[in-house]
Amino acid sequence: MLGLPAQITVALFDLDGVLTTTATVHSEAWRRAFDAFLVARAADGGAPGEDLRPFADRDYLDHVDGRPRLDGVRGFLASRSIVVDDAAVEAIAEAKNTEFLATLARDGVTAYPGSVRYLNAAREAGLRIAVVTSSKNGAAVLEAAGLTSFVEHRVDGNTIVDEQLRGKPAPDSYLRGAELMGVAPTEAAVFEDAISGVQAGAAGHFGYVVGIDRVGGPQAENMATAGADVVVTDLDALLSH
Ligand SMILES: O=P(O)(O)OC[C@H]1O[C@@H](O)[C@H](O)[C@@H](O)[C@@H]1O
Repeated sequence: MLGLPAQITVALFDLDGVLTTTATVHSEAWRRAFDAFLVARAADGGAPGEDLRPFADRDYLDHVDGRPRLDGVRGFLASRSIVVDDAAVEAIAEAKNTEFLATLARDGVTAYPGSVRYLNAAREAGLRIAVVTSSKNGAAVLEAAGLTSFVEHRVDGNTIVDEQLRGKPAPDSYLRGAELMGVAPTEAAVFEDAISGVQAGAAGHFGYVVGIDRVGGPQAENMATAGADVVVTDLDALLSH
């Protein structure tokens, strides 16, 4: 009824783009922060070989989506052959977070109705629920979406820093989630909208990896290649299985 193999007793949900519509809030905040940096860099003349074109949707999906904040900055800059010091990396990360928090304060957080239906069905069926997100804003986003009460344990961007875990696409944060829930990875399902997160689920040998394609185009195929067992466009598509 939940569309999962029989051995699955725990669901490990990514947050932004899986339970809430905040993936687009993140990507827009990143676009603003990176574009401000790129424009200033171009005005300063840049360095030979740097690619200072504006930040594009593809850049977000390939280098930032699903990864901890500082990994996102470093990954994108490296893809453009831009070398800066740690202070500059942190300044971009800080600018992005300011943008993100401003949008959150203005617009609040929306949960996907299909995800809320799935969470309710999961809870009724006795599936245990944790959230595994790279975001340091995970607790605030869950709370603003009214989803905190569904979640038994949360691994977030702060856990990743405090416990020195490797960020997605490494499996560490999901493995920590399974450990907190007291189950083997084979008994847990990973729910992800980012390629990096699907890769993390595959690398951790989880019992089932669900890709949620929120963007279209080649994303579903890329998720299957990255190791998703199934790809759906909304969580409640699993309920009819
Ligand atoms: O900057 P935060 O809130 O700590 O979030 C880090 C990352 O968290 C992930 O959940 C998002 O997919 C990324 O877009 C985001 O950059």
